Amino acid sequence: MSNLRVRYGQKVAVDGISFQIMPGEIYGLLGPNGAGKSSTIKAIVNLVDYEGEVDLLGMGRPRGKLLNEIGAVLETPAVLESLTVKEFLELVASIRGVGGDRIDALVQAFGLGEYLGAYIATLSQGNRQKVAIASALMHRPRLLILDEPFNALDVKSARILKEVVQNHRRDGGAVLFSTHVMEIAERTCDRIGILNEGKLIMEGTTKSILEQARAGSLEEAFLRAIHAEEEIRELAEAL
Ligand SMILES: Nc1ncnc2c1ncn2[C@@H]1O[C@H](COP(=O)(O)OP(=O)(O)OP(=O)(O)O)[C@@H](O)[C@H]1O
Repeated sequence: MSNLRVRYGQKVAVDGISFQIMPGEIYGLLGPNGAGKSSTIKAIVNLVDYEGEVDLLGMGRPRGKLLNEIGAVLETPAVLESLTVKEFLELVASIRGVGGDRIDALVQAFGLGEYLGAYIATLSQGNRQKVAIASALMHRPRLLILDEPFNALDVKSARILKEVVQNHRRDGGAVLFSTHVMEIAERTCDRIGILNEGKLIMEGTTKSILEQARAGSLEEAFLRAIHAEEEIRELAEAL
């Protein structure tokens, strides 16, 4: 994407950012609350109006059939509350043209077997997240876009998702995900972009980010990049 800008009325949520994700790469988008991560992701999947360029797989703006190349899990997972887990996954599979074997594998991987008959409206946040992830992975998309995917997941499912993401990279796919969890970003991402107040203020491999920020950990680099270190010390002292 180049010079991406997202506005909500007077509010500029994403302020002219540019970055590129290559096949076989995991790119992590980090940033404090309100930095513009979700707005960036929504622009990529064409859910908000934006200015600038988004070029997907060299075929331009993601719309129409090109959206089939993406598997996305958004901040508020797009699931149909009034269907059971089974009905929803079967619906997604039929739209995507994949068979029941794929549903079975995903249900097993994310431990959804016992919830197949449950209405999505009744699921816990973590199980709902698992259904959203399973539906995003259903058609083996070339680009995975995941907004805070690890948020509500239990340990086993988080590990499975990490492995899925790594296998996806191994097979030449690309992954963009946002996270607040520095440890996951540090371990998983090939490159990281740090967003603050809608601007991409730092970008590179974990190693180069640590060097740029002269930091010993990604957490330290992140806090230094957003100039929060001193403030945190003062706030903690005041408590
Ligand atoms: N629909 C909207 N209408 C008005 N302002 C919005 C809307 N959506 C987001 N914003 C504002 O845009 C800015 C960026 O929000 P965004 O959700 O993209 O940030 P984020 O980095 O994903 O934050 P978080 O980590 O809290 O999820 C924030 O100031 C937010 O309040």
